[in-house]
Amino acid sequence: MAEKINVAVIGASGYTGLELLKILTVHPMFHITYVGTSEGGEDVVKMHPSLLNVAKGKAQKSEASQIAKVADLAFLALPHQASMGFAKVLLVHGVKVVDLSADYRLSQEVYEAHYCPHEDPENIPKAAYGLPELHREAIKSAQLVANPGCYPAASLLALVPFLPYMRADAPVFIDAKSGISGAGKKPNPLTQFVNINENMMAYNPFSHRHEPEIKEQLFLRNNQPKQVFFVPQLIPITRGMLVNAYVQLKENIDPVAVLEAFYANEPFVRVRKEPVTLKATAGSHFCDIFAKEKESVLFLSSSIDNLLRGASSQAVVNANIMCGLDEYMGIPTLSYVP
Ligand SMILES: NC(=O)C1=CN([C@@H]2O[C@H](COP(=O)(O)OP(=O)(O)OC[C@H]3O[C@@H](n4cnc5c(N)ncnc54)[C@H](OP(=O)(O)O)[C@@H]3O)[C@@H](O)[C@H]2O)C=CC1
Ligand SMILES: CC(=O)N[C@@H](CCC(=O)OP(=O)(O)O)C(=O)O
Repeated sequence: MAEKINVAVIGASGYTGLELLKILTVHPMFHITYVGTSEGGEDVVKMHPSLLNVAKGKAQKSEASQIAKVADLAFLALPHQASMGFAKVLLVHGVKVVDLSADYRLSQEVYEAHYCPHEDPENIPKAAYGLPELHREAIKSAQLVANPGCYPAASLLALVPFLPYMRADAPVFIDAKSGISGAGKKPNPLTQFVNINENMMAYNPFSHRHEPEIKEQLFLRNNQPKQVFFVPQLIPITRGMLVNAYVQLKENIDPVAVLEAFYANEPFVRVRKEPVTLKATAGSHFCDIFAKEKESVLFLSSSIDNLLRGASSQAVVNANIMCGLDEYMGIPTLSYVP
């Protein structure tokens, strides 16, 4: 049997960190050798009581040089800006990196316009954008993969197949809804129970940092600028993401046939004949897409689990590809239904 590949999970105390621990603990070929948090010293089970009798050991204070001694690949489940400090050092030591933050997803110019000054611009052009259905070949040979944002993952998988049919002068409107785990474990006024229970609201309309990520990826696909108007909303569920997009087409098309042809060899994109639901994908790596056309207007509806296809299972798929393993080894397929 082939030797296992040693991996590190940095930011293991967070929501996507927990999902990584869950997937990697039962993964046939990855072996967790380093669990990193900000301060270190926490018992993994104390940090995540759901892992009792499943995982053990203590977290360590995350230090790139120490990680490089024990891991061939590191998952960075860290806030943006924190990730780049780790990635920069790990790459010098020859460690493969899958970064779940936004630090390497965008060009330096767009990143700095929407986030903060970049401390590792040299590595930005070396990063592959981690959506294998669109960038598989680049991921295979990359040492650094920028995992997509959750909203962009769901949006791009629905929109990209239709780029050749879109009216060049018409904008794309994206209306997206996310479960509260999308905001990470740190409480904020928007995500407090009394605010979000039996409630929902838009936030950062037309100014969310995922709008430029979607725009840039659409542009890279066909070299044509596309106007994108993106409105995210918070809904009172723990996990799940529903993205509805409205697109003007050049002509009448059969959108289901377009999707079926585009994703014919992609087992983790399911083309649905009925509008998609959150529950059918929550707990799994699937992205479900529904499409309907009327009078050259296209309605797209896409559903993913924000913590899995939107973050951690996507990160493990990328790691599988980077390590030459079967792309879908150890990836969750069963949703939490009912
Ligand atoms: N939640 C989601 O649905 C998605 C998240 N992402 C991205 O994934 C990343 C992680 O998100 P998420 O898990 O939700 O966030 P959380 O806030 O839940 O977790 C982030 C973790 O990072 C740790 N951390 C922060 N700074 C450092 C540091 N300098 N060294 C080591 N650990 C550190 C914190 O640990 P400690 O407690 O030790 O301080 C915290 O537990 C973010 O970049 C996020 O944008 C991407 C797609 C979807
Ligand atoms: C519900 C919620 O708050 N969602 C987050 C996006 C999810 C995420 O973590 O995206 P990045 O990987 O780009 O940081 C937000 O709107 O900022």
